[in-house]
Amino acid sequence: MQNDVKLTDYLRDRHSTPVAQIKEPGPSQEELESILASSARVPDHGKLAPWRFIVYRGAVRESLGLEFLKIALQDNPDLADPAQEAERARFTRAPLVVAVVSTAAPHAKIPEWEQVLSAGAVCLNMLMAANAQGYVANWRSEWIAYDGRALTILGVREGEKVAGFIHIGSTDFPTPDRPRPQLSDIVTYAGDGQA
Ligand SMILES: Cc1cc2nc3c(=O)[nH]c(=O)nc-3n(C[C@H](O)[C@H](O)[C@H](O)COP(=O)(O)O)c2cc1C
Repeated sequence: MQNDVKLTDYLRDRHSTPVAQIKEPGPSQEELESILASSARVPDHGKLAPWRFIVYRGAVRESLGLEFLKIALQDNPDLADPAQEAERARFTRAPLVVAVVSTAAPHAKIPEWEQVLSAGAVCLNMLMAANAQGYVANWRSEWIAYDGRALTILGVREGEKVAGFIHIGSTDFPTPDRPRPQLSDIVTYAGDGQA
């Protein structure tokens, strides 16, 4: 992906790449650390850093896929072959998957909702930080973000939630943009609307 565009042009056109279109190569260790450090630079009321990252790369993605398949078969022993393959391949579609884990918890001053929002900001930042390093990315949740058995094997602790599994890699697929909301449908000017 081109990474020498002006920030205004980038923000005007920013979009994700479908996971099915993401392939090797993924970021190097140095690039990954830059992506993670940039991702953590988000508004964070109270400076609680109510999020953490789990990086899945290399062979662990395949063993996790087998675990996802085991769980899926527990729930549906008749799972069709293509669906079984989809479970196995869940984390091998992209060279790198990062879980953005929300550690939001009740706090004397900072509403939990605001801590959760900060984790969402981390996810979008990670999409953009990956783009800045020349990679493409996609923010997914899928059933594994909501299944206690999957969360345990993924290393997510009791009380934590997955804000997103950010899939990062490269592509040669020119992703068409998707429809975007019209400003007139989402913006209200309070009062008489005068600047
Ligand atoms: C919290 C969250 C979870 C998502 N989970 C999925 C998912 O499980 N499967 C899916 O197909 N898309 C999912 N998406 C949508 C993809 O990220 C989609 O590619 C994205 O909306 C594209 O928008 P963009 O081009 O503006 O980045 C999710 C989006 C968000 C914000």
